[in-house]
Amino acid sequence: MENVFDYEDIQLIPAKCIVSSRSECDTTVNFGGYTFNLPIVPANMQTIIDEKVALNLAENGYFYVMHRFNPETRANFIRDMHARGLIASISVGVKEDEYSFIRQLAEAELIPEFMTIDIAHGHSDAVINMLQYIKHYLPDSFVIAGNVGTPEAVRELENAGADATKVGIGPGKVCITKTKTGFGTGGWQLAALKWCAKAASKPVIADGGIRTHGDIAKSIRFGASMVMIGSLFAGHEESPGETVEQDGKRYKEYFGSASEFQKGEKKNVEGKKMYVEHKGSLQATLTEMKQDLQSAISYAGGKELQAIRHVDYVVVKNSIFTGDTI
Ligand SMILES: NC(=O)C1=CN([C@@H]2O[C@H](COP(=O)(O)OP(=O)(O)OC[C@H]3O[C@@H](n4cnc5c(N)ncnc54)[C@H](OP(=O)(O)O)[C@@H]3O)[C@@H](O)[C@H]2O)C=CC1
Ligand SMILES: Nc1nc2c(ncn2[C@@H]2O[C@H](COP(=O)(O)O)[C@@H](O)[C@H]2O)c(=O)[nH]1
Repeated sequence: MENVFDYEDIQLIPAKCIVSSRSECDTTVNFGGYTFNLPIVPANMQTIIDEKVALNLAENGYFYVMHRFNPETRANFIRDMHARGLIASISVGVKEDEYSFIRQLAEAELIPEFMTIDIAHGHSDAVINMLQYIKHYLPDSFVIAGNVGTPEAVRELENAGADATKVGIGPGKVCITKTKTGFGTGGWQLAALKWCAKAASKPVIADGGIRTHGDIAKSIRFGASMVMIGSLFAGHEESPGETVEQDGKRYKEYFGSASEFQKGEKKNVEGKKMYVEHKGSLQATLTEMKQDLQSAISYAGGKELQAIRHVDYVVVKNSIFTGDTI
């Protein structure tokens, strides 16, 4: 593949401003038949989201994807969200038990509005079979399938019924797939997104590798409809990860879904654990993300998110952080 680059290698080029205040810029996005405040979704990981965070996000108009690591709680989670008049958005895997879970949901007429098939290597018959099964039993659920890193995978999953695909194999902050296996989109995630989005006929979610708020705008530029983020959401008061204190400073744990901590065993480990600085409330970060995205829209010369899609860009290989600290 030619022209390989990642987030830090790209700068977007400003176009003439058409608003008199950044507050005029609209960051909302239509996704899966719903309108959300931001094109951003916290990662479906155990140290990023739990029922409380999901409820908070849904009540306040943000998209969310609940993780799948307490499988037995999912049916009640859907019931509870629906009882509150909120959307239910859950994750599933591809193992045998998941098939009976899907059947049970259909029998109980518990239809989640969104379902994410969440496995490491999404370009597989395992995902295609699960997709087709969900589409047969729960045809009204919007199904996100992943993760993938190639246009072929995007096309194949879309053809199998995916309503959206999730792109990103190995760019995550707690990911060790790239070093353990030699594979993935780590180091060129933005170029992989561009490549995949070009092939897509349905929405694409950029997943992993977001280190700054500007990376969200860059993801939109290169074709993402939604951006999944882990590490930037890990350090909040509400984050489910454990809080630890060292030298008077507070930190929160953040671990990979394929880490030993998640799996409870050292088998096919492709994730690690780290601690991130405590950074206050989730709402404060969402508000700052919104303001930064409004600013990005104004630099793009528009009033809506879509304006970012059309801006020019330059490749400034690995140089934009020279002298900067994030
Ligand atoms: N986005 C990313 O870069 C990555 C994300 N993850 C996250 O980690 C979690 C666990 O992922 P995962 O291990 O897939 O889920 P599971 O442990 O639920 O495994 C899903 C199924 O797929 C099989 N499987 C997993 N990886 C492969 C592979 N490379 N080739 C063939 N079969 C495979 C597993 O079998 P078996 O275990 O016997 O092989 C199992 O049957 C997920 O939440 C996932 O999103 C993990 C790695 C990379
Ligand atoms: N290779 C692995 N990737 C993982 C693991 N757990 C989660 N993930 C992926 O990372 C993103 C979040 O990335 P970030 O850069 O925003 O922190 C998440 O959505 C998953 O796709 C893992 O154990 N191994």
